[in-house]
Amino acid sequence: MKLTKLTLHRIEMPLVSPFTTSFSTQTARNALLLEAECRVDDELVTGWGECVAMAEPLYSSEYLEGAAHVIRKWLAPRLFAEADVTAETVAGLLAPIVGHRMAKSALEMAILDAQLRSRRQSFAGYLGTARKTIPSGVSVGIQDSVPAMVKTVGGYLDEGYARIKLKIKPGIDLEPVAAVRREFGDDLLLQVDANAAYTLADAAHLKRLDEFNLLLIEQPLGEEDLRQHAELARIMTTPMCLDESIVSAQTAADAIVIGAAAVINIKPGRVGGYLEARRIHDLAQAHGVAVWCGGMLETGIGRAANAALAGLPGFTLPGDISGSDRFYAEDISEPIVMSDGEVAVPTGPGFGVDVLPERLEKFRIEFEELRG
Ligand SMILES: CSCC[C@@H](NC(=O)CCC(=O)O)C(=O)O
Ligand SMILES: [Mg+2]
Repeated sequence: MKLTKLTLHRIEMPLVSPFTTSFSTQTARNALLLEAECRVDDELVTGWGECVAMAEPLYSSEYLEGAAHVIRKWLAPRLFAEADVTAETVAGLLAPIVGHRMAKSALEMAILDAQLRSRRQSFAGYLGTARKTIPSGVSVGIQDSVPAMVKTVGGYLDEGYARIKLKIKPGIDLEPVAAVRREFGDDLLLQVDANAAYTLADAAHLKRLDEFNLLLIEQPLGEEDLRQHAELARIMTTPMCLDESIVSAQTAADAIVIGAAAVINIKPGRVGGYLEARRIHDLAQAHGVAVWCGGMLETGIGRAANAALAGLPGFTLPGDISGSDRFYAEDISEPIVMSDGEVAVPTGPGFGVDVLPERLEKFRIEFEELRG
């Protein structure tokens, strides 16, 4: 395919409720959508990609304006220069540019969507995803009080979510977890995510979470604390899960070998794309390590692509692929719907969802067109 035009759309979508983690409170999702127009023989086809970088570099070093800049100045020109670009060659073409995995992922995603649409192939078909639905978990932000947390969890369980993930941070951890366990019983699939808020000095405190029979504890320590996570994993009985630390198949292999990750949260944007995400899935499966699909408050585009990825056999734990309405009253596409704790794996060409022009108009702040 020949990339003929790349449009960067800056959008802002209000959240239905504030989302508080150990490092930020979000009330809106600022996102960067890429629209790639490609020529395949004499046909023009369009593919969409979503950059999951946040507006501020608080989850990782990438941030929205920086991603737009590196795409405009350093990444897109390398793809425009190619007479025949494919999803499978994007990562290699962009490899000389160091880092910027979320920006690279969005580009690969847009090329992949266009490529699949030109072949009238679904992403699930491309991956070989056999499942028709995947279990849908929900990430619950830090609430104003423990009773508010219990009420919020109850609401999501009433909606039918298959698994609850609680955000925690120092001072807001044992009490809400104990209250949720007490209220909803031992059978509730429950896990926690600290977003790197603790250090190894907190090991004795974190070990007290072992009494709550959690599925896993996600990224308690820093992104670069691989050895420290392995040390903490030897102290705790709760399975250690990494998110921010796993930026590639290579770091996944390192984490598995040193015992820092018994479980891996796979986020395609964080690791540079869906193809690298599949490689991490395959690697983890070869080591008997469970994976699940994380979330970055994606719009329907990323949510749909994640649902197909999460249908692969190694995704044995419910992911953070909630319905669109968990975050958005209106999505940029037809909403991804959670029903009875499951989300359907899209079957249409490409990622199987279309950006609705009226929604793009409504949420778009600005756009710019790049040509080769
Ligand atoms: C702004 S926080 C985004 C990263 C966070 N994501 C979630 O908690 C899930 C969000 C979602 O359901 O999309 C994580 O560390 O796993
Ligand atoms: Mg996380």
